Amino acid sequence: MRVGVIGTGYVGLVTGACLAAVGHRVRCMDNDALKIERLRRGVIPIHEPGLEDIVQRTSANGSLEFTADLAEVARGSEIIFITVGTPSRADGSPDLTAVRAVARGIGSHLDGSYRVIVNKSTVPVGSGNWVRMLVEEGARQLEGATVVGAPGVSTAHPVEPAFDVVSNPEFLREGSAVWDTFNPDRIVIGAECEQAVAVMRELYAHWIAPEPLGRALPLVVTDLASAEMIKYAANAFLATKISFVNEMANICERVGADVQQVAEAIGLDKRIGRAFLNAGAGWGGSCFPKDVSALVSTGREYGYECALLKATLSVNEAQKQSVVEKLQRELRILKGRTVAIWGLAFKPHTDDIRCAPALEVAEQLVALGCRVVAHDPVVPSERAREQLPEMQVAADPLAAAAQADALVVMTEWPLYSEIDLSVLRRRLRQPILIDGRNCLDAAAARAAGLTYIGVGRP
Ligand SMILES: NC(=O)C1=CN([C@@H]2O[C@H](COP(=O)(O)OP(=O)(O)OC[C@H]3O[C@@H](n4cnc5c(N)ncnc54)[C@H](O)[C@@H]3O)[C@@H](O)[C@H]2O)C=CC1
Ligand SMILES: O=C(O)[C@H]1O[C@H](OP(=O)(O)OP(=O)(O)OC[C@H]2O[C@@H](n3ccc(=O)[nH]c3=O)[C@H](O)[C@@H]2O)[C@H](O)[C@@H](O)[C@@H]1O
Repeated sequence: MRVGVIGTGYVGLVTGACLAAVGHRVRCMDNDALKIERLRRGVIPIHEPGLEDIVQRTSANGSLEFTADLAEVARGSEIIFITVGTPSRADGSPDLTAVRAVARGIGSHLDGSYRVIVNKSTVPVGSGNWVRMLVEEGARQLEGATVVGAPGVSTAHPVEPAFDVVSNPEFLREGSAVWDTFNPDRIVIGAECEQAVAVMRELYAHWIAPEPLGRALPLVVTDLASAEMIKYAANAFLATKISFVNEMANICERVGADVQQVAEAIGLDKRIGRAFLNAGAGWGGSCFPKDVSALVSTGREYGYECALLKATLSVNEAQKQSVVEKLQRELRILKGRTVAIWGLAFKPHTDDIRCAPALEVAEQLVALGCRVVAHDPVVPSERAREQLPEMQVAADPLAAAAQADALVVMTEWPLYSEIDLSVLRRRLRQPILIDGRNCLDAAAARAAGLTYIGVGRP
């Protein structure tokens, strides 16, 4: 099938490349002309395991192309994905500026052939109807076009936009996005007509037509509003699960229990499950913070206060703050201290630092008068310094720790657990190690002479 993807960010690029890999003809479009130009030369803008290989392979055989021309994609694709960003506004509601621009733009280029317009961006409930309205508005702007039911429009060259809007939320995780795309737990399609569902089934035939002995992938076909809600509910549940275990960790710290053992044991209950029960210095990233806030904001629009979700958010804020409090407990005065931070990405295997807990902690430490020296194996140092110019960035973890009064581990990159803890001890000015991800061996750290402080474990 001919597929257009508008917005070549994380989701757009991964979706486009994976659809091309299963035989579709995909054109990825972005209004960032420089990004498109670099992608055409094979330069991948994100660190995502396996992505470069697929992009190179599918570009080479012509099934994946890049363009900065929206018209080309809108006119030449049977299915048009919207995958632009939907960041948070200051009040927590999502900023839909890019979705609005793209939906209107698509409308202005429709030529009367049937199209399925797919919302893959995470957008609030009701956005399916809203996108339909915007596409129709865009079509009305087309010179000489007429939209059925739109009064006072010229009919010189009538073009009736024939399209349906579908919600197809994305559940991939950064760092394992390619694997997740090929191995999803379910595909959700929210639609209001059979024709659109049939097109989506054909698009995802590779996934939903199981091998003779393969596992049948659940395909959830539902209405638009439920599909939109499924995406928010999934992220809100996962974020709440982590905030829950973090609250358990805080109680464990006070009573002397070990949250890791608690998580293992409760996770054995199939109704609970072990995943997303790793206590730590708070969750971050480009989606959990914005999506939980957006859901709270939707509730508010309807006069409903989301008490549980607000607690999920506030436990998370406190969790990041607790790193600073632990440093204050150990060092007393923070002014004039040097604190090393290992890991800036919001989680391992990605270079994404959007809403990264590490940066928030670094920012607070700088505000409290500390000198902060950070290390991350993949986040480019210029990008980190752009976010926080006062922060120094070291080329290797031991250089970051040199003469530091304390070390804080904020991202559980595998290389950190391979570092010789006795060497680390000698590098630090004071032997304080705050393991914000419970990723280091506590006993080995103590044996090396470090004061080890994890999250919710003795
Ligand atoms: N990053 C992730 O892991 C996931 C993200 N999502 C959702 O997918 C959506 C996209 O997220 P990301 O890919 O992370 O965003 P991103 O910020 O990485 O990429 C968005 C892209 O859209 C482009 N863009 C913005 N305005 C445009 C316009 N008018 N025309 C064409 N391109 C335009 C930007 O230049 C950028 O390349 C968001 O709604 C997000 O919540 C959903 C699941 C996973
Ligand atoms: O909507 C999205 O963008 C995506 O958001 C998350 O994916 P992602 O943000 O890439 O990362 P996660 O692996 O979910 O981790 C999010 C945060 O939670 C933290 N986390 C995760 C798991 C855990 O047990 N403990 C914990 O603190 C991570 O360190 C990270 O900061 C969801 O897992 C995806 O299903 C979803 O598609």
